[in-house]
Amino acid sequence: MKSKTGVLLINLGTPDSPSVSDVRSYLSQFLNDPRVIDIPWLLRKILVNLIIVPFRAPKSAKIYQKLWTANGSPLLFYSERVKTLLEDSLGSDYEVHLAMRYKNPSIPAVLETMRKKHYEKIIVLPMFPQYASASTGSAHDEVMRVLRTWWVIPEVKFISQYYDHPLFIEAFAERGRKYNIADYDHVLFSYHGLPERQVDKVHDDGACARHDCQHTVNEENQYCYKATCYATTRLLAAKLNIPAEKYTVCFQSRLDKKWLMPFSDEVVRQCGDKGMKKILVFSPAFTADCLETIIEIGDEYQEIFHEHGGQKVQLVESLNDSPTWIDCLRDLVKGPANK
Ligand SMILES: C=CC1=C(C)c2cc3[nH]c(cc4nc(cc5[nH]c(cc1n2)c(C)c5CCC(=O)O)C(CCC(=O)O)=C4C)c(C)c3C=C
Ligand SMILES: [Fe+2]
Ligand SMILES: [Fe+2]
Repeated sequence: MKSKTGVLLINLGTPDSPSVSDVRSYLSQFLNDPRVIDIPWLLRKILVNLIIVPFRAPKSAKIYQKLWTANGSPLLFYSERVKTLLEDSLGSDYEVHLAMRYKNPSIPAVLETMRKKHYEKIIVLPMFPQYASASTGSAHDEVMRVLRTWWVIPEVKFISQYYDHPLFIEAFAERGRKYNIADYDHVLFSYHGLPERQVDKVHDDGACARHDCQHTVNEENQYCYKATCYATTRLLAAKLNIPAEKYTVCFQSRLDKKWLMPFSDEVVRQCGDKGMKKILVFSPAFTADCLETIIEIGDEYQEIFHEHGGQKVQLVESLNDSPTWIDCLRDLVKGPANK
């Protein structure tokens, strides 16, 4: 008997609507995750529920209102498109489901639908190219929490990262080729930030700084987010012939000062202060455009650059529903090309 394989695509999640109450509920679920705010339980409850969420929710809701389109949140819209396109591309032996780590469609609800399908095998595929405990780790953790309650546990494959997959790199390079890179004074590769202690914890000696993560990926640091962000950048820069002196790797969306450096907003400021007029920004930790790309890079960094004498911050569109991105996901599910 030939049974189907169920593929579970997982993205980060987005509020149900841009209202303050829905944004509050989203932030509360997100920031109470011990893999996201990795501090002792009581401290996290106080910090998140009494300080961060009450202050942040009204401000974030205003930003989400700017982001929202007739199709809703871009992150959810593009993730749903990818689900449909990947299912078409995989053919009849596979069924693809989409869940969000926070809010909806939730991982428990989607897994319950999948349980009733009696798949022989489930492939869990988070839409994060570089592993971080706060993104991929958390998605896997939540899937395992639910699967633990099942009586029948089928074969399960967890895909943890693909920061160097040739089709992932090619899909981003294609996005970059829409722009004449020679027209830009500088190129930024701006990744979502992380607290330094979260990358420290990947290393056996608890200190990312003692390793050469900026330049090499090896067995010891292969799940260090900083190392894989730099590795993605090197591959993309090589593909697009961007010399080392023309680009900077930086980290955005920090919540405090002890996050990975350099900070993207400060690099944008420095580019303006140096007299640069046009900068091109890739954001290869995100596979779908979202608040962090459209608003933070497209609007907020544009404003900072302008205030510092610059003219244009050009965001390179994320992978969204790119055919090469779909080929990459198909390859991750099926194994190397045409298997
Ligand atoms: C690469 C993937 C992501 C990692 C790693 C990640 C870590 C991380 N994020 C926060 C705090 C926030 N992130 C927010 C939005 C957001 N984050 C990601 C991805 C990763 N986050 C995405 C795709 C988005 C956008 C979602 C959307 O709806 O478009 C937000 C909410 C927005 C805001 O209020 O600014 C917060 C907060 C932390 C603390 C963290 C790791 C410790
Ligand atoms: Fe985030
Ligand atoms: Fe590291």
